[in-house]
Amino acid sequence: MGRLIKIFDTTLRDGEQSPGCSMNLQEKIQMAKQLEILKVDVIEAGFAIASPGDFAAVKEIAKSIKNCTVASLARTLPKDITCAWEAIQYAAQPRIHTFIATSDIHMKYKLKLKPDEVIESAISAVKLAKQYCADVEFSAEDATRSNPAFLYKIIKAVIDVGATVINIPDTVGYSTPDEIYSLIYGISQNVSNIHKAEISVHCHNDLGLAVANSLAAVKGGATQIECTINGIGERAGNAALEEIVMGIHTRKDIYSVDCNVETKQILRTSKLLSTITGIQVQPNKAIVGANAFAHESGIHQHGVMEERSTYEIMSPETIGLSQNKMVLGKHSGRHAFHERLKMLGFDVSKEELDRAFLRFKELADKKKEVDNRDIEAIMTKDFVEARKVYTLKNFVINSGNKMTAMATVKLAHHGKESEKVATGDGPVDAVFRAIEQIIGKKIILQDYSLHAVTEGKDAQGEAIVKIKGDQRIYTGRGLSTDVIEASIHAYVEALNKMVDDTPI
Ligand SMILES: CC(=O)SCCNC(=O)CCNC(=O)[C@H](O)C(C)(C)COP(=O)(O)OP(=O)(O)OC[C@H]1O[C@@H](n2cnc3c(N)ncnc32)[C@H](O)[C@@H]1OP(=O)(O)O
Ligand SMILES: CC(C)C(=O)C(=O)O
Repeated sequence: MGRLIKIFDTTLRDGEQSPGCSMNLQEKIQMAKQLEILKVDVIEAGFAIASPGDFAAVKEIAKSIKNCTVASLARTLPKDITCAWEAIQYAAQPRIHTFIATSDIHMKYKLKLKPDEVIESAISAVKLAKQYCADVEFSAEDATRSNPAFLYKIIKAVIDVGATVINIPDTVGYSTPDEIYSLIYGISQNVSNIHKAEISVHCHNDLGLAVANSLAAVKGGATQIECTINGIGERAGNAALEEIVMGIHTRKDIYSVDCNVETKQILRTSKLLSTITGIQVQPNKAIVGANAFAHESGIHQHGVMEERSTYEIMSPETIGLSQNKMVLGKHSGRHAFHERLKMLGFDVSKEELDRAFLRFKELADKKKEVDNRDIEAIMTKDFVEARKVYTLKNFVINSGNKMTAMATVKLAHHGKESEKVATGDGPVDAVFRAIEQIIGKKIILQDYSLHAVTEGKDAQGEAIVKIKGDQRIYTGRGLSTDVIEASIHAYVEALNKMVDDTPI
């Protein structure tokens, strides 16, 4: 087991600061309980003085969480610290988290305080917090844009009065991995009493470096990482908990550290947050995105089917996903298609596989994702197909709400092609009439139906046509993402059966 890194989750505080991510009391409690199941070390439940709602949420979470430290944020103002304590005093392991900005730009323009006044304010805040609570975290807001010598000074001062955790925030996501590594390492070497406190990092993602910076800080000596589920947070968000935890887990060879998080709860926690906030993660989001364990390309699918580690660096089960996903689409190959057929119970010969694969590729060219229902439809159609006496060459439709529908259809028949134009009561009627003219015979349409095989704009339509022959009814089935094309295929198939006299 390597050095233990504590995971400080701030989904309910900094995460909630993202526009659109506000949660009500019940939702916060539900989320906090899930974070406890996930086994984070610290839950920052809110900023108690921010509002009566925030105060109530911090208080209720403090009361209901038993196995994690529960923290409330507080400015260095006495009223904030007292309020934070009033909310978290019920926690099994309470922590007051106080902060003040240390960069020249924040001190001058925002706080309008001299550096010495900032140090004084920080010392008084930690002293007051210590009167309430043994565990006091101090954050030097905008630390990565602060003068390191000033940082060393304020850190030493707050540890002297009892701060137990020193947090180094990259408040505006400005740092880079090399830089934050040096900053943390510098603190560990230049603050004489640093051994009395833990070093923490809190990285924002403005340059997309929050996770990389957090991991670099661990290399530099940090033992606590502040992060949020799905990386939610101010502006571009905070470091994503799931990426940090799986980074540590997957690259033990580099980081040689461990954390207490129950990785199998990662996906459930991510989904709960999305459900509560209504904000879904993008499909290509690392670890928890819908595509994070999905493979569409034939070469990858084949590799994964032979040996998962060819294209997967983590197993889906580790994050609580039952299995990876083989998406069948236009980039998929025969191996994955055959595997899916077997899974669906189709035992096919080489020829049948070749034929079905051809049809699958035709469909995949038109449709983004071919799912099991599409395949069932392809296979059902494939095995009941009649001899192709007539085949569709092409068709054109001219239709609208203020005109009579007109169709031009061209069919091939015994090596010859014939084309007819017909009008009808709608485009389907017009194509059926054109076909009737081509074969030169009156066809009695017994039934016609159309339904979508799958959902979405690019769903396949399945048309079923029943026509009446002299003795029997002949059924044809047509599939296409174009419903008129599906209808023609169904009609022509029924015709072929009639000509072939293959009853269904
Ligand atoms: C980097 C971070 O994420 S910090 C946390 C940010 N989160 C939030 O701000 C969310 C919750 N915030 C709030 O609800 C409100 O801002 C409150 C309740 C905290 C304060 O509200 P208001 O009293 O109306 O002040 P307002 O937000 O407009 O301005 C902030 C004040 O705090 C001061 N301040 C800012 N940081 C600190 C600090 N760490 N310590 C002491 N004072 C601070 C500012 O100088 C300003 O003071 P002023 O009112 O004397 O000019
Ligand atoms: C208050 C601190 C920890 C913070 O959220 C930040 O600097 O981003």
